Formats: sequence, C-alpha cells, structure tokens
Amino acid sequence: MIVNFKAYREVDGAAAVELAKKCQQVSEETGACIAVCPPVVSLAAVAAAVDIPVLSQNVDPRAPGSATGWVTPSMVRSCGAIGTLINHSEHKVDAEVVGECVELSLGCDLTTVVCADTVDTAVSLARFTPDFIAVEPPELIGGDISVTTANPRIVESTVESVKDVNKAVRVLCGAGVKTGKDVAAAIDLGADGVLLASGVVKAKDQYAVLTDLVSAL
Ligand SMILES: O=C(CO)COP(=O)(O)O
Repeated sequence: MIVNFKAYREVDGAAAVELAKKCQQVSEETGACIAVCPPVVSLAAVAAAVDIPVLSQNVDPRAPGSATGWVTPSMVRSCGAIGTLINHSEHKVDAEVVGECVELSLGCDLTTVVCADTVDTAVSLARFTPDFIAVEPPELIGGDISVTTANPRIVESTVESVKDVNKAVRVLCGAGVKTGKDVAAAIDLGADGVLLASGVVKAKDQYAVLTDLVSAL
C-alpha cells in the first residue's frame, strides 16, 4: 500500500514526518507493507525518520548538473528515497518522458511506479518495464467511491492487459480507496496493492484509518 501525501496542507512541514511515523507504526504492528510518498521538499526528513519505503511523488528527466529546479532521480535516491511515482494524473508527462524517467530512475536504483488513467495508457506504458503500473481513473480521485466499486472492470482489465504485455510489471489501483473492504476488493480483482491519498491524509484519526485499510490483507 502506497500512501501518497500529495500537497495537502495536512502534511505541510513536520506533519509529513508525523504521518510517515504513523504509517511505520501500523506497518510494524500488522506486517503490512506500507510505503509513503511525501512532498519532495520533505523527502529527506521523512526518509531519515522512518525505515519503511519512501517514494518521491515525481522525478524529472534530468541527470545531475545544470538543471535548476528539476528533481533528478539521483537527488531523490541520495535523499534516502527508494522509489518514485511517475506520471501521476496530477503531474502528467508525455509517454516519451515517462520512458526517460523510468530509465534514469532504474539507473539510480529507484523503484518506479508509473501511473495511468486508462487501460490503454497502462498497456502502452508497460513497455517501459516500470516495477509497477498504478491505474487510477481521474474522475474518481479524491472521491468517496472506490475504483473497486465504481469501476472494478478497469482494475481487472489493467491487470490482465498489462500481464499480457509485460509479466514483469506489477499492478496497483487507486482512486477513492478508503477502507479495508476496498483494499480487499482490489486484491480480489488481481491488483498487487493500492495507491491512495485523501482517505488517510485527510482523516481525523489517521492511525485508525491506516489500521482498517490493512486489516483485510
Ligand atoms: O491519486 C491518488 C493516489 O495517488 C488517489 O487519491 P485518493 O485516494 O484521494 O482518491
């Protein structure tokens, strides 16, 4: 389970570290694999504070050097992060840029999670052999109805189609995932895990929600 902190106010500054620690606590108590995806400005602080996997929300297709303001895979790795999202619905890039980012990230030993908004996009991006494809219908992101309820077929189809194209790529799903029941449904539909955000980040009791989310695993 990857918890994307996005750029919510709830994770500004030290709050990103606090939420990452709650994720670590639940991971330790339950044995569930929980990774966190803090804002890039908090990557180093979060990676120093927890032992669970830390991922960047983005990398740019740039090598170290004269690249003012760009987020290089190399700097993400040296912060202590072990992976990165690429092409999130809220940070889309062209397919060729996805390919460059995957290649540069693999060269820096970063796990790659490439996001796709449709089955066709997922299949097309699987050719770059990221470690994971995460399918998330944009219209369901941030909502209260899980993709596993609103559009279970997109999860099943992505799993089937991506495996047909490239068996090495694992599939996550996300959008509206908020409960342990949603996570169980994702696994039943063939997904290897989930990518989620608001259900945890905006929860009054983040610890309780995290515990419920992993309860069905
Ligand atoms: O975009 C997402 C995770 O990257 C999904 O967000 P929500 O869990 O808020 O729907």
